[in-house]
Amino acid sequence: MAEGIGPRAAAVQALNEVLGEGRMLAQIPEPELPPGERARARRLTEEVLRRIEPADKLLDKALRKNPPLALRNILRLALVELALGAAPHGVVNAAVTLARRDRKTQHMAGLVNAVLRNIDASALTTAPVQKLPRWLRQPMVHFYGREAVAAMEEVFTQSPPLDLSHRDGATLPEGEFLATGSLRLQDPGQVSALPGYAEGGWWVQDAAAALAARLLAAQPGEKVLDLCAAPGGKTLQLAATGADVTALDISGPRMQRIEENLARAGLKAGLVTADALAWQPAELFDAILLDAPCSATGTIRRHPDLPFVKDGSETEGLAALQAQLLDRALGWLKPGGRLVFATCSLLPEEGEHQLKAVLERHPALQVERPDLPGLQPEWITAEGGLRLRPDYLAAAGGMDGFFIMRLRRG
Ligand SMILES: C[S@@+](CC[C@H](N)C(=O)[O-])C[C@H]1O[C@@H](n2cnc3c(N)ncnc32)[C@H](O)[C@@H]1O
Repeated sequence: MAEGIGPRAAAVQALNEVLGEGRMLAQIPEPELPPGERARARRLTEEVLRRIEPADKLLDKALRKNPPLALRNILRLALVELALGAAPHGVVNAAVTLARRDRKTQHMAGLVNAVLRNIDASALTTAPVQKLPRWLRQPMVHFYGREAVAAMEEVFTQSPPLDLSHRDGATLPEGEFLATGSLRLQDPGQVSALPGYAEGGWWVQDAAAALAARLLAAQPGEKVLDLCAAPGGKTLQLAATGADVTALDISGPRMQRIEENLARAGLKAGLVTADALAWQPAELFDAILLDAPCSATGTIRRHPDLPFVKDGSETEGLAALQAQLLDRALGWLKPGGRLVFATCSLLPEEGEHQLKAVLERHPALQVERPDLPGLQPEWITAEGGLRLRPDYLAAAGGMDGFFIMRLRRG
């Protein structure tokens, strides 16, 4: 077998499923490869997804006819690997082998060889960056402006750093602390091999995602609800404060992951598997964190498959669900209690518009301006919400897109 063929074959298979069948990478079963090769397959798949548009422009100049998707994906992978500096001989051999292995592409193995030997892969490194698809780009340009969207697209071409949240006194890997409190590792390697992993004193959580629980500022002994909690990154943060935390999610399998994550970190929370639209608490809460289901458009740095799989058709339904969840949760707060609402979305329907609408529905509510260490003034909106964008802290690798707001019941 040609060297390194396993991860490359798995990457092409994943690209075929994402781009041909509209499946998210998270829904595709893991390839049967050793962990290191599986990670390499994932990295290769993501690197290609970040450059499909410029790669196709180059390939189309070298091709006379539009090849079948499986062959195009073999060529895309090889071109991206060449542009990233892999050894040309190995890349071309692997691409030819992959073409020969598939009945649909075997008659085009010669074409693969010819195209890859003649193409100038370095042109990919200087080509204009990939644009977001129209369904997402258009509303974003309308809301943020062209320049801001271009800055976000630039960040989406880079593989993101790894951010950690941690308990006090935990053993931590080497990294750089961001002003907001997260520990950032630029080139982490295998997460489970990092110092302190087995002790469970830290967990992977994007720097922007970490701000929602910080803004809730749960206090020891307070009754706190983590609503829409799974897989539990924010539950761990809340439980680490010493608050009495109840974590609720509709998904049984995802609740299982909270249980495992709590056990690994040595933390405790009450766990409820239920539909928040039907559930009723026995008592009111001092504070609630609602991390609502959303389009996840803020997470494209880590999920470059999302723009190709989604089409925006879910946004309206998700925004309506977010408003319903918000209204129910507000009814579960003690008088004077506080609620933090968060979505990992770049669409205003799931953020700024929710803030405006909830104040119209509940005139007695107060918005509390975010006041955490490390927040920059331009991240806070005129209405008092926190708008986090992928191009913020761009030089250090950016952050996920989030909208977060803190409300207080009158
Ligand atoms: C953005 S994710 C939460 C991420 C989580 N807070 C964390 O930090 O790890 C949204 C969650 O909402 C849950 N969800 C969706 N609809 C729900 C409902 N009606 N009731 C309860 N949970 C729901 C999903 O299962 C999903 O786990």
